[in-house]
Amino acid sequence: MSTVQRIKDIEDEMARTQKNKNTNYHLGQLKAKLSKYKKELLTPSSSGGGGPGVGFDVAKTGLASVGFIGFPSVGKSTLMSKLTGTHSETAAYEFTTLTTVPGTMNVFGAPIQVLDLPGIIEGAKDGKGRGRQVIAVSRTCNLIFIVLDVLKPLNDKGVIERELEGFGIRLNQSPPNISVKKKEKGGIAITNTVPLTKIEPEEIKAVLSEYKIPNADVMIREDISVDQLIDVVEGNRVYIPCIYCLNKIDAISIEELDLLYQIPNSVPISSSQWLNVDELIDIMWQRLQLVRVYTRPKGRAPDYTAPVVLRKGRCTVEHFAHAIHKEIAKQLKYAVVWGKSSKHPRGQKVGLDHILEDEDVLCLVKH
Ligand SMILES: Nc1nc2c(ncn2[C@@H]2O[C@H](COP(=O)(O)OP(=O)(O)OP(=O)(O)O)[C@@H](O)[C@H]2O)c(=O)[nH]1
Ligand SMILES: [K+]
Ligand SMILES: [Mg+2]
Repeated sequence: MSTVQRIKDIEDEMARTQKNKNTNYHLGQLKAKLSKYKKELLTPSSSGGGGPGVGFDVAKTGLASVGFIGFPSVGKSTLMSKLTGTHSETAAYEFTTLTTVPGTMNVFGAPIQVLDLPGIIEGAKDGKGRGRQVIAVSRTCNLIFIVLDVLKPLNDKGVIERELEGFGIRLNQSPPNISVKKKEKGGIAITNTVPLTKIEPEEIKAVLSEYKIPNADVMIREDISVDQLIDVVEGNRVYIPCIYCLNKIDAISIEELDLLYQIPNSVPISSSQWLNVDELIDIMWQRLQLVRVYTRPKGRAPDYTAPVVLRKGRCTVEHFAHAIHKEIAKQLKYAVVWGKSSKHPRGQKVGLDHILEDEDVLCLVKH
């Protein structure tokens, strides 16, 4: 039996099975099996076309990268060309772009790599078109733009999300707050710090048993689903922020535009007419979680022309000092910070472990 057929059989069985106390274990098992077969499908083999799941060869440059995903002719290349000034062929026919076209965009002083990708179609993750390579590249990005054409049905959005999800990409989600510690004996011990409304203990046991984990301490700190548990057990998921770019708004009415605004994480734009692109850039900056810090030499005005750009989670005074020169942290007596992270408007004296925020101004004082 082919893997595709096995997946279909499991899906049929799940649809037939009513969820109740007696079937929880069985359903948990089925979900875990389904996830395993889907993974098999993604592992390159002689089946399915489109080549193995390796990405196009693109050298990563800049501080972060943004990948453009979408169906053909939604306007990915038009947007990328205008944002970066790099030429990427655009045309009215589908599949104009056939490989990854990298460009660099300067966002508030930070070089950001933008990757224009070929259009994908339904079934991409299973090897249709160049889908696998496209999705493999997007797995490595710090941010994904799903570009949608407002003139086309919005169920395209669901199709693309499922393609990415099937490849282990989780959009706009955080890693589930669960830990599964395997042990030698004692069976499955479940501890939860919040009530669980979406998963039963029997389902947890079934999933772990399916993954050959008979003994483990399971610590759950949020109201997770069975799928989230499987994500943790599988362990190869990537969690990437995503912005839905609703393109070609120049071609629709204001009333239609109002409806579109209700899609979470979306930004309506027109890439050809350059409408609302500034808002897109602002939101892009927020979602990249980068932190600009301006240097202020002692006794002088801050230099606002060239910020030191750090990543959230790696943005202490020490990280800042390292970004300038690796010796500086050793010579540092203290620093003075102005801005969001400062307790006082006139500046706060801080040490190496102080966490900086976007647009702070910093003065380093050496011994
Ligand atoms: N009305 C309108 N047309 C647009 C807009 N952006 C792009 N287009 C048109 O849409 C068509 C496709 O644009 P491309 O940029 O080639 O689209 P793509 O998504 O890169 O397409 P593939 O590379 O084939 O996947 C072209 O005819 C563009 O001129 C827009 O904002 N408004
Ligand atoms: K096109
Ligand atoms: Mg293109």
